[in-house]
Amino acid sequence: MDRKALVNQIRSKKSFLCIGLDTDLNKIPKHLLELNDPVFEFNKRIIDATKEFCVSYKINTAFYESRGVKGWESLVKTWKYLPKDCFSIADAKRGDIGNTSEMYASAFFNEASSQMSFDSITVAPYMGEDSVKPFLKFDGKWVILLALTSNEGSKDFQNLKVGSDMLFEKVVCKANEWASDEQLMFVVGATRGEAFLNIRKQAPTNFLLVPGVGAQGGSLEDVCKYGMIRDCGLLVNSSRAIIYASSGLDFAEAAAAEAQKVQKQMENVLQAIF
Ligand SMILES: O=c1ccn([C@@H]2O[C@H](COP(=O)(O)O)[C@@H](O)[C@H]2O)c(=O)[nH]1
Repeated sequence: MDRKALVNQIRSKKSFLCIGLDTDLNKIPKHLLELNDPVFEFNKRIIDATKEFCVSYKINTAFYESRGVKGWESLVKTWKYLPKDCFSIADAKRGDIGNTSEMYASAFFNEASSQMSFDSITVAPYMGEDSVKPFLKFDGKWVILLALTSNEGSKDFQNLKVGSDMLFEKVVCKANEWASDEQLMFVVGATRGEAFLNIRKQAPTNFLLVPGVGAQGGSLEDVCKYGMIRDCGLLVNSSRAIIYASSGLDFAEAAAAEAQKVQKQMENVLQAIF
């Protein structure tokens, strides 16, 4: 999906919500466990119930990879089930020497070889240009580079001063030399509200994928205040707060209600730009 199509989706759905399918067998409603592929059945019902309120789904591959072959099957089935008008994110956090990154890119972008072709993948930047470039060779696909993450440990390296900048600012600035804002996004945690001003200095036009609202307590208001640009430029992710809104028979309805609540807040903010 290109930037224009993504922005059109945001405009027409009045939402920049990305729902995270961090689907954990230990957390899904017990009655689903009797089914053949409980993870896929859960995802299917969550997607059906929430798709009108969001523009993107993010599949955190760790939750699938941890279950071996069965998990990979649930992953492929879920990718195939994603609505085609929603921007798909493989939250795989990859990156390695060039020829290995080529294989990772093929795993998530090349449908002929892996049966999946996500719109985007999250990539860790610290092995540098040759570890990121193989993902950028796929036309129309996006790299979402980790910049300033939402966890406590982000301070350990990302906030270190390098000359007059912080390391994450250097990462953003350098990466913007490798690709345009039609192919490159950055992850910035919602828990880092004040840092959006700095990020926007280095990445004035890039879309940002923002995890950390909901279960991690980040402020959607601050994210919008400091991070929103003319065509929105934000995909705000929430996973657990939406998909585990209820563990009962009403889990899909509860997820829809939660997603709609966030969408309504987003609709209010979007009035300022659309
Ligand atoms: O800095 C980061 C990068 C990625 N994530 C991922 O986003 C979701 C957040 O889930 P919640 O349940 O809404 O907290 C999850 O998949 C993380 O791995 C992040 O949180 N922070």
